[in-house]
Amino acid sequence: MSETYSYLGPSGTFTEAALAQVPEAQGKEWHSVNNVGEALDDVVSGRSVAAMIAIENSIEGGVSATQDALANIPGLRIVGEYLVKVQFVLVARPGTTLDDVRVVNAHPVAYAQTRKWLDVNLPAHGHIPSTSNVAAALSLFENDLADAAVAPPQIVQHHALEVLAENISDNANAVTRFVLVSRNTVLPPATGADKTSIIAELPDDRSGALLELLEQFSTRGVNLSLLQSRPIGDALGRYRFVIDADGHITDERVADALLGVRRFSPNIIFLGSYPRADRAPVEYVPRYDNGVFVEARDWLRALVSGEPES
Ligand SMILES: O=C(O)C(=O)Cc1ccccc1
Repeated sequence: MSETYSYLGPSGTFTEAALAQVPEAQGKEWHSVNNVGEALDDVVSGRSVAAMIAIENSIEGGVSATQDALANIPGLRIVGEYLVKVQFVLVARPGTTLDDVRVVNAHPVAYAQTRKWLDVNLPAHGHIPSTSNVAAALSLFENDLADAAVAPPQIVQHHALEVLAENISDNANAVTRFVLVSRNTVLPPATGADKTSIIAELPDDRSGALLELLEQFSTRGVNLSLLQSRPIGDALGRYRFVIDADGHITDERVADALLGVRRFSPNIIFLGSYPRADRAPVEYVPRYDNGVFVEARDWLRALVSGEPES
């Protein structure tokens, strides 16, 4: 079977740029899909070995469709993390001027990131959402519902569109974080610069439950880089928490923190341990070193087995 990788297309999206960073995906078949659900379906059904999906934007925050899909579809694992700088231009069919623009087609996350520019420069515009940044631009050839589209700058190299305005992002440093998701698989080995992602629910009707969840990490010296609540969906006021912790599940302090969460949470999903995109080594204080946990465990085992205390 040839290895296929799924990504949000069509060709030219930021998601494709993220997949281009994956060495093992080069020279393999890439399957363009219309949304995160389709991408993950490909992985679950075995059609693809992995899918690249956007999980967080530095301006818009977590991509809720992705976080909810990862919480609801069992057996998925994040195996890698990739960052892509995102910039946008406003494009239109040739001959259009900014004054002609009444309706703008844009992916919702792209729209949220260009909202200030659009409100200042096109105060009366309407918005049609698209499935991706490239789909927004291509819609201009398919129908005349929109007069312009928010798209990646490279779009004009491949399609006969005109740029009406450049650099329309509200924040020039916007970055999107993508993850490569695969089926339950062998863990990527620890590199010293890893991240562990979980989703955990809190026990009901317990004051301080969120604090207790966070304590599992703080008392083992594990730093968190993401904590986001998402509604579970079965009743108002019930949330699950998406957590990224510094370190790998084979690091003793991370393993111990996960055991703590497992004992306490009615539902914990392990999403994976994988190398950080920035390859920055995880920092922690020496009292949480692997050896400290191992020594304490050996001490306990010795006590239980009746060996003399060392
Ligand atoms: O990958 C793309 O180009 C997308 O359409 C998804 C997206 C939207 C906004 C910022 C980054 C990725």
